[in-house]
Amino acid sequence: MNLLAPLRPSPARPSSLIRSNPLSRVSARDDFAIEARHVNFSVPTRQGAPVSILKDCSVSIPAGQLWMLLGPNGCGKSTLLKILAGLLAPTAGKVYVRRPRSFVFQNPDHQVVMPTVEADVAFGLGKSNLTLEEVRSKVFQALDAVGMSDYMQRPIQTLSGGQKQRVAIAGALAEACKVLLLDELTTFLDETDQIGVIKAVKNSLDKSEEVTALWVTHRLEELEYADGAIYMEDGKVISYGDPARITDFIKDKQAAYINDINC
Ligand SMILES: Nc1ncnc2c1ncn2[C@@H]1O[C@H](COP(=O)(O)OP(=O)(O)OP(=O)(O)O)[C@@H](O)[C@H]1O
Repeated sequence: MNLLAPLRPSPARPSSLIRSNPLSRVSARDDFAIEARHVNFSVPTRQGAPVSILKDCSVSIPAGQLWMLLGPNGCGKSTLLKILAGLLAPTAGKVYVRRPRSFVFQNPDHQVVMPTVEADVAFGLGKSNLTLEEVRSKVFQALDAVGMSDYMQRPIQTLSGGQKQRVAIAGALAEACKVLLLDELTTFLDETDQIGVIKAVKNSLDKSEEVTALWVTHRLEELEYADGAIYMEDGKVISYGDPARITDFIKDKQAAYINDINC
């Protein structure tokens, strides 16, 4: 079995928003919303030799799909996500991500800052030349996509963690975000909020074929919602493609690990 074989991309969709990343250019293909080619990332140390965190990572994620990124603690998932978000520059390699793109943090309190739900989702539209009615309409549509349109006037501090995550996602959608980069959103959520956030992301992708999402998670059961998955270990992409295949791959690894411990 070729574990590195990627999925075939979905049929090409028009992209009006292709722009290159000034940090690291790669020619864009319309059918992929996210591409990383031979990406390396290392950090300098006081001792001299830099520490290598990402090693020759390559992935291609078709537009309009929800992909999940998994791997053990410290394997480099968040670092890769930050590079795709433009928050870090790769040491080597090329990156292409459709714009606008948005990074949603694990802790929504770092991102959801306005007093009410409506004000928070409208926040990013402040610099646009939209009328008040147009802003309200965009805010409503974005909240509707994540199942929160009944919460427009709710004070932020009355929301659960999962509801705040959905407001953060709505903020990105209101700004016509084409790529959502989601960093372990469900780690601190109970099961109801966890499913609510995943369904909100799926629904927002279904409502707009142009939105693509990459979701970092530790929870294998979330793969059932994914169109594709990436498994990393020790800074490397070990396998990517069909979520069922990746699930089996990880389960086999876990079984082998438990077997080793018991021997
Ligand atoms: N600025 C930095 N300086 C030194 N090491 C770093 C730096 N940033 C990340 N690392 C190291 O790089 C490795 C990958 O970190 P990263 O946060 O990307 O992993 P992760 O897979 O997201 O982990 P987790 O699942 O625990 O969130 C870790 O060993 C981390 O300690």
